Amino acid sequence: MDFSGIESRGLVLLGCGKMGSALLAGWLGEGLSPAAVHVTDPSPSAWLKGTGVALNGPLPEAPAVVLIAVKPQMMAAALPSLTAMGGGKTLFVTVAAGTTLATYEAILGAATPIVRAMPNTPAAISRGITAICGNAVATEAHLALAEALLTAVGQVVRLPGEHQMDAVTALSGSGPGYVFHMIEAMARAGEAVGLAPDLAMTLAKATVAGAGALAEVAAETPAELRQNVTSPGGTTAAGLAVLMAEPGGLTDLMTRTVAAAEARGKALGK
Ligand SMILES: NC(=O)C1=CN([C@@H]2O[C@H](COP(=O)(O)OP(=O)(O)OC[C@H]3O[C@@H](n4cnc5c(N)ncnc54)[C@H](O)[C@@H]3O)[C@@H](O)[C@H]2O)C=CC1
Ligand SMILES: O=C(O)[C@@H]1CCC=N1
Repeated sequence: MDFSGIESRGLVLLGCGKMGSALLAGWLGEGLSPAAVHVTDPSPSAWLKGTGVALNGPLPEAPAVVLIAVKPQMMAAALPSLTAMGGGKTLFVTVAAGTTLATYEAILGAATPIVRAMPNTPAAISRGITAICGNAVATEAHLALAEALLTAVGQVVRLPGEHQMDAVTALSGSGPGYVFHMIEAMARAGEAVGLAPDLAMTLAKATVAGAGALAEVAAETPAELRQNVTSPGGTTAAGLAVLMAEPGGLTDLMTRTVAAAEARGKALGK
């Protein structure tokens, strides 16, 4: 990415925990000068202190971009410090779950371009996927800038509207948590049939990682890949008869899981 526009005006990062750090690591890895980055975070990590960014100091008056990566519950306390940067010169990009574009507009002004983004933690190894949408004054150039910044940590997709953001959050934003729990569950199930804990975890992790990588590159659909594993009358068929039972199988459970996460996103937005 060409960071020259950002380097001349600066980038402000509000909150640099797990998600802010993943994004910052991606940009620095792509060549963004740490001197152009101004981070505000009351509890900076040792990693952040070692990056050479400007930390908890004065902020530029009109940076090119403000990236907001604080928890939604901290937004009301954190956002008013940036009100003076609202109005149009600075693009605001936020990764916070739930918090609506209208909430930001109420604090920053409706003339402020704001892009809501929902990344996920595989961003830490540049394998994330982020969905974005903009407010009414966000132009194609604003969306393209946000997309370029977020592409540093993986794929980016554009949403037809903000109404889909809680659903996306529930699927891909929270999704890594579901997959990590699946690894835990598979490892425990392996232990239950007699494997040592370390071996069960090694097998579970490699199986989920390998199957995910295969699903991403294969020409076949996930359903076809599943059928390829399943010999008639064999072991996979016996296992899938339990996992795919309806009702009560994984599809039912995942539907309820994603619905609960979506409902929580909507509640956070109120
Ligand atoms: N962790 C995840 O998987 C994802 C998180 N998100 C969103 O990213 C945002 C951040 O989440 P995480 O990075 O996981 O949380 P985190 O707790 O790791 O990071 C939040 C950071 O904000 C800092 N902070 C607290 N009050 C502040 C203030 N007043 N001003 C500036 N910084 C302040 C904290 O010290 C902390 O470093 C949340 O809004 C979350 O919804 C979005 C997608 C995925
Ligand atoms: O759990 C959360 O609220 C955040 C948003 C998506 C992933 N983590």
